[in-house]
Amino acid sequence: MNARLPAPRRSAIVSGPPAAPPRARLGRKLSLVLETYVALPLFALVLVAALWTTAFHFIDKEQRDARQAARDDTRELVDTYEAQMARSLAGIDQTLKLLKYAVEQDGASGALATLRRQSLLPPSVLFTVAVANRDGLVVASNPPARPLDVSRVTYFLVHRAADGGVPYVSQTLTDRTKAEPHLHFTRRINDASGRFAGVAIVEVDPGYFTSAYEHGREGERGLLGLVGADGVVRALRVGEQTSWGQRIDLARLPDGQVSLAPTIPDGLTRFLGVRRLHGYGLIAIVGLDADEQMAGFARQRSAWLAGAGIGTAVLLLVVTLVSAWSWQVARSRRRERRAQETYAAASEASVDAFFVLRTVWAADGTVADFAIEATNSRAEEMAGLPKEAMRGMLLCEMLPSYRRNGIFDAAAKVALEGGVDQAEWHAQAYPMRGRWLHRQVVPVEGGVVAIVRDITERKQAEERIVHMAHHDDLTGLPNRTLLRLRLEQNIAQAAHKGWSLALVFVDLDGFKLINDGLGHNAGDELLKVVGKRMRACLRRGDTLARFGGDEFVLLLPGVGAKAQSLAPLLEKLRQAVHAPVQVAGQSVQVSCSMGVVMYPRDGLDANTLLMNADAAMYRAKDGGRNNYQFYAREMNASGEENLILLDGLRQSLEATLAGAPGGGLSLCYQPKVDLKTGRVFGVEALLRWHHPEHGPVSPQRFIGLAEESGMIVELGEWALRTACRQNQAWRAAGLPPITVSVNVSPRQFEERKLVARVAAALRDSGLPPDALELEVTESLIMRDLAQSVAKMRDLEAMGVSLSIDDFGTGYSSLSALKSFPISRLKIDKSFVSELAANPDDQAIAMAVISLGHKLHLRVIAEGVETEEQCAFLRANDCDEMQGYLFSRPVPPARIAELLATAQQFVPAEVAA
Ligand SMILES: Nc1nc2c(ncn2[C@@H]2O[C@H](COP(=O)(O)O[C@H]3[C@@H](O)[C@H](n4cnc5c(=O)[nH]c(N)nc54)O[C@@H]3COP(=O)(O)O)[C@@H](O)[C@H]2O)c(=O)[nH]1
Repeated sequence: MNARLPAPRRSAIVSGPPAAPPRARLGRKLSLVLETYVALPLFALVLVAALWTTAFHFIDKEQRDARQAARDDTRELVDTYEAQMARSLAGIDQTLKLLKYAVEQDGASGALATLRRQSLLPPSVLFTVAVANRDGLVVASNPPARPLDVSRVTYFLVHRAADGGVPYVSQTLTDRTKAEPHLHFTRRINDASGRFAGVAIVEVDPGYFTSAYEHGREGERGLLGLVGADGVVRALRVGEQTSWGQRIDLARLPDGQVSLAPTIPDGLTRFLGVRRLHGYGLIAIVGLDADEQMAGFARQRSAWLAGAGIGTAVLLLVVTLVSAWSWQVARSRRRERRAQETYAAASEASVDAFFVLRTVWAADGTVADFAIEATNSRAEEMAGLPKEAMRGMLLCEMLPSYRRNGIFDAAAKVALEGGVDQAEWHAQAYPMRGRWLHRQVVPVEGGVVAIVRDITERKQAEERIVHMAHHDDLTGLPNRTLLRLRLEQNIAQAAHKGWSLALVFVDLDGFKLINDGLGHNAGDELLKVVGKRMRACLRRGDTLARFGGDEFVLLLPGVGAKAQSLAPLLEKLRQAVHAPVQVAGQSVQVSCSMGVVMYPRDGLDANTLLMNADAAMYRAKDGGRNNYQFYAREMNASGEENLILLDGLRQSLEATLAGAPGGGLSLCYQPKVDLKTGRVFGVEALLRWHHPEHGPVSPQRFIGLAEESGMIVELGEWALRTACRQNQAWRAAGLPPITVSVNVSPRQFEERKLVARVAAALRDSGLPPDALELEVTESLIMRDLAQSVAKMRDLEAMGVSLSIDDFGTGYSSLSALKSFPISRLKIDKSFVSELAANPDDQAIAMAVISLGHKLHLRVIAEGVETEEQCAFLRANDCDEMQGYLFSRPVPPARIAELLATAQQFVPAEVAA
């Protein structure tokens, strides 16, 4: 089979080495560390660390740069402020000096005018220029102001107290004279003699010293101001707010450096630059708000942090996703590996052979072959090759027969279309040749896996079971079930082709005697031998089945339509069965009765054919046995006939028992002659039945039916009672006393109450027990020897004598015979009939006579019809005779006549 691509997607090939050794497991653990889902997060951590290190590095650098820039700005601003203040203070001091000079020259009242004239007065908007005399009265002022006493003001007191030669700078304050804040720059005025003459005063708004504040440079929260050497703030501006009067610890102010520290007035951290204004006792301070100065850096830092954070987040996200994916992949790989290891271990321990086969594609997309990828130990045994040798081999090169027997095609179909192929086959290739194998082929990624199991034992067991279900245990021949199957098959075939077939029903004659007499083992042996012999007569296609018991059926297909053409075969079968058989150390002989039917003539289905063959077989039995009968339509009536006959017999028995006249049943009596005296010494009672419609019915027929139906028990009891009454009647009539023999059938004998019934018959008739003899057959006794002998002893104890009927046809052993409480042996008439001509029968008769005498028994021959027979028997010391030669069975009146006339059947000279 070649089919086209593409092959469907399938699960991964499950193959692999057995469980890994410890070193390999260690290596696997190490490689686990290198797995992406472990290594990648580690690498990511390093990256994140590097990223954040870099970010912090740059943040730190920029912070340092920003701080440095702020420091530089602060330094520059404070330098500038210092220069401005130095100029402003110098200007104020210049005014003080001019004023002092003018006062000293022109007196307090003209000083201001002089200065005004010379345009040396500062603008009055900014500065108030005044002069206080030595008494502390402000005597001149620009702009003019009402007289004011400053004699108690600090600067007045300071100057009056000493001439320091330096200006004095007051604290910023508000007072009675002026609600706005202001501060005073003052210088001592001396008179010509150098004594204190008053104070030159310049009053300044503190805002003047902070007017240099620029938002563009100092920002919104920058700081600019002057502090006195006493630590008290003279003027301080932050943003738009100007304040004064705060006290600060001068020791904590940086000395020439820019510091970063919390500052007044609000505690904000600022870069702070300080410059001492020499000569005035003032300190210029400039502060830049740290937050404002570092705002750019802060933004930069935020950008860095955001960048690093985003970078980290993105990295972590990517790493998480990749790691998760990698973990999934690794997990499924691990599972797969574990599955492989488990599979490998399991397959090694399995009784099945595993072949992992990779598909080898042809250029046209068909499956060209399969390459063996992996196998287990069992596969080695099955293939007869080591694993290493098989690995890589092409399947059809290793096993070319697979291309022909369909295995390759089935596997290719699985490889192409998926599904599962399962089948059993009888292996032809070494080393599994002759064994039954089962395969299961399943698709896997890249190929197929074939699992092969040796199912020979199971197959054999199944075959055994099938054989047992269809064959007879004992003979090994087909049984009833198989026969029916074959019959139905053959009928179907014959119907289809227009052929004929024959069915022969075979029943062994006399088998029961052997089986009962010699035991079941002997019976079994006989069946086996007979079965073999019949089988040997048949063709190959014929069937010989054991139908049950001693019944066999032959199925002969493909025969001619004419039944008579079977005659030679049937005769051959008859002879084969009739030939003597050695069983249980004895030579025994059976015959067979065969009924033959033809399909389609005698029936169209199995049931009809079997039924009709059975009917034909019974007809053969009725016809004297040891023969065959072809089926005729009218034979089927016999079943119904038997029922009708049986019904008639019952009615006759009931009528006879009821004493109705013409009941139909009667007894006739056949004389038995003593050869010594030539006279009748006894009679055998024989049943007769006159059917109201059909007339006389043969005892062979109705006694057999009565035996089968169980009616024989009642019938036999009637015969026994009638015979006893009759004999007693003869005696009562004064006739010479004789014995009467009554036949006892197997069912009668086995009946529990036999002895009681006999006793009752004797008692009721008044016949002495020694005038009654019961005739039983050998086979009847042998059915259950112990019980039979016990019953016979009971009868013997009662005084009733027993004789063995049909002696010679059964198989009593000598030892058993010795134990029988009998008085007479009766040679069967089948040996007597050919006595004159058949040396075998002569030998048997002589042997029976001799045996009987040795056992001290009387020997009687029955069926004596001719003088020759009589002469032979007499010559061989037979004691008694019975047969047509002397008399047929006759009515009781005739016996009475014979007894009355004392007829001598054997001439006196002959009789001893
Ligand atoms: N259980 C009972 N069985 C009975 C009884 N009555 C008869 N039988 C059995 O029936 C079988 C057939 O009997 P029958 O047809 O009566 O045949 C007997 C004789 O008529 C016949 N016989 C006698 N002499 C000759 C002879 O010279 N030639 C010849 N061809 N036949 C002859 O033999 C039969 C007696 O046989 P056996 O009993 O073995 O002595 C038969 O088996 C009877 O036993 C009954 O009441 N009960």
